[in-house]
Amino acid sequence: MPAATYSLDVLETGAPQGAGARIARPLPLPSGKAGVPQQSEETLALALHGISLSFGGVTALVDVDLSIAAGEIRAIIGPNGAGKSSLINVISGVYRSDRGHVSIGPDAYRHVPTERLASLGVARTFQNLALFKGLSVIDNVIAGRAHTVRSSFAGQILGLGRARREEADARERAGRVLEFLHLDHVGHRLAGTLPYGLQKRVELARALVAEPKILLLDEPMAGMTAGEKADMAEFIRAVRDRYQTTVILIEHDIGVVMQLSDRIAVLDYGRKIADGTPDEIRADQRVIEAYLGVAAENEDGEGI
Ligand SMILES: Nc1ncnc2c1ncn2[C@@H]1O[C@H](COP(=O)(O)OP(=O)(O)OP(=O)(O)O)[C@@H](O)[C@H]1O
Repeated sequence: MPAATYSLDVLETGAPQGAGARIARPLPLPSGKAGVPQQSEETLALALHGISLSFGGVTALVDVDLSIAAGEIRAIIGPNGAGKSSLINVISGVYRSDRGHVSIGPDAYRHVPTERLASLGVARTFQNLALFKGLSVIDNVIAGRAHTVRSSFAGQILGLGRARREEADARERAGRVLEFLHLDHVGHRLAGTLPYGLQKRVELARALVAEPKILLLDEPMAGMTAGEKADMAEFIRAVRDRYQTTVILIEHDIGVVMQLSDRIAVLDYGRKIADGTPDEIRADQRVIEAYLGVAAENEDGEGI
């Protein structure tokens, strides 16, 4: 059977694996340097330029370029070990690439300053749940406002004026986000007592309360039931529609990705092999080969 008759809609890759953590020092470039292309840069929320990354002898990313328009839902897909998590970790400054740079809005970075990520308008969720399980849902979400706190530590302990106002403001915003994501009825539950699907949604709430321009979602539907995935997809779309947030997500469930994304970039062995609309990706021979590991055949049955 020719490889082109396979459908990507039905494919799912295996379980994710952790990416480890190699924290590097920040090295921001001044805006407009490093040969950043100037054309149409204003309309881009984020761009990667020639990103390469390796770990010792292991190549994770090779010369990856990526342009993501403001307000778009962009999925990054690829087989296990293709480099998806590495890419998100370069975007969020957890990893420093060996080559290339990242543009966030008009500013270019050799290494994205991860400690300033929230103030750059970027929020992320993680492959594995990273909630404070012993805290209430609302307190977990309030933690997503930490970067906005200006009051002193002593002020917070003593509940002084500014600290009190900041706390009330964060609580109100968290309450609005919980309502938006249909989580208000569990706001006072301990996060660790919620079903897994709801905990993933609380993570989304915590990212969203930071009011990011760019939301990085690392496998937001991992481990969910089909119903929970459908709900999460609806919420992600609603976030984009309501807040005009640019969403970049890694997801293994290709069916969900095809439904949800405006565009999809495909990685294989660290290289970007395709980048297009769901229909373009569905019909792309290289993508089909990457997922199925089969050699394409021409009409004569010869390898191409
Ligand atoms: N911290 C690390 N140390 C060493 N090698 C790493 C590290 N992180 C990633 N790699 C390697 O880089 C390559 C890309 O891994 P990465 O986790 O980015 O792929 P992925 O597409 O996210 O995979 P998966 O779908 O399985 O999560 C793999 O060969 C992986 O083993």
